[in-house]
Amino acid sequence: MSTLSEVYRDNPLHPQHIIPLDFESAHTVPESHIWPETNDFQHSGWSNGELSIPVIDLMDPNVVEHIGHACETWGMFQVIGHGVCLSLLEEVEAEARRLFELPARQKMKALRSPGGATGYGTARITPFFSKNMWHEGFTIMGSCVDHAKELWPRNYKRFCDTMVEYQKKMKALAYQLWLLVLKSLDIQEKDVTWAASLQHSEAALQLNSYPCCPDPDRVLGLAPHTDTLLLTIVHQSDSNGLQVFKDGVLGWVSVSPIAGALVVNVGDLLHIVSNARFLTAYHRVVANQACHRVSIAYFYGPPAESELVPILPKLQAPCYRSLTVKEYVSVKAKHLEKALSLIRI
Ligand SMILES: O=C(O)CCC(=O)C(=O)O
Ligand SMILES: [Fe+2]
Repeated sequence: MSTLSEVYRDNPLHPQHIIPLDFESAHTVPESHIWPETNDFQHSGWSNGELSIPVIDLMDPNVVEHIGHACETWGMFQVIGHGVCLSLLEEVEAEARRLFELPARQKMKALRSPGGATGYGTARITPFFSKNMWHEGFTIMGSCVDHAKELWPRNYKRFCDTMVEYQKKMKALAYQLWLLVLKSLDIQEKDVTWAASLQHSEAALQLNSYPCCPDPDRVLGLAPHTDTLLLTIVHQSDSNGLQVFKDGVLGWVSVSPIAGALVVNVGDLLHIVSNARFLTAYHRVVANQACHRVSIAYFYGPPAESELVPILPKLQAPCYRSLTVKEYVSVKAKHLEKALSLIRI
């Protein structure tokens, strides 16, 4: 069983925190989805050029330095030259849309159970906020056949085959990125005790849907958060929405879609392993009036029992205590953004 499914089973959610709004019938925004402090949502200061996250070509001879610098300064970058073909990105997005365009009563057949990790439902961070998000999701870990059969009893194969193929490509790309990250930290793969088991750990694929919103200035697609595992790879559809927080004068910065590029986030576990040298990307998604935005996020990390130890350059003291992946995921499931400060030395 994977890290995430074990922890979610031990931290069940209330059913009211799992069922998304029926967006198709929502012609106005209900009170439950109006966020009080909303006026900055659409006005992220910057979106282009130097004032956005770096775009890194994996074929660039200086790729290691570029990745190291991006992880230190933004905790997020976009990759091109990654070898995942555009047609697969288009197919996975089309299948995600096919799912989210089903009527609400059909999607409800694959609803995530209270202690479950997979299926249709709200974002897992929902219980930490008093307002709901303008979002619905579908989580896959391992095979998605059972849930897909609930959605399309006779026509589930295309969806499943696409998700399997996409996860295979993401796993290979995540491993390639992980090796580049290690190089940029000047760490040998053999010095990471759980490095070999990365190949066997089960990742999660999260399909996200942000329907068109009649009043986008007053809602949030996804509330601010950091991702928990090592690295996240995101394919986003061709509409703005994702923003990353940059300390200092910039504040929230848009991550504009680039056709064929994939967004990579540093997650909490990589921040810990790098002894806080790499930033964990604090990000959110804002809503949109004109477009139905879809994204596909692949979360990559070591198996549950792996012991996380900050890897230290000479004379540096560890910023975080050592703990297992499972322990950290469980602290995060209970405390969300306070989790890192709770394990800080
Ligand atoms: O929709 C996006 O671009 C980001 C999704 C995300 O942050 C997540 O699934 O954790
Ligand atoms: Fe995220």
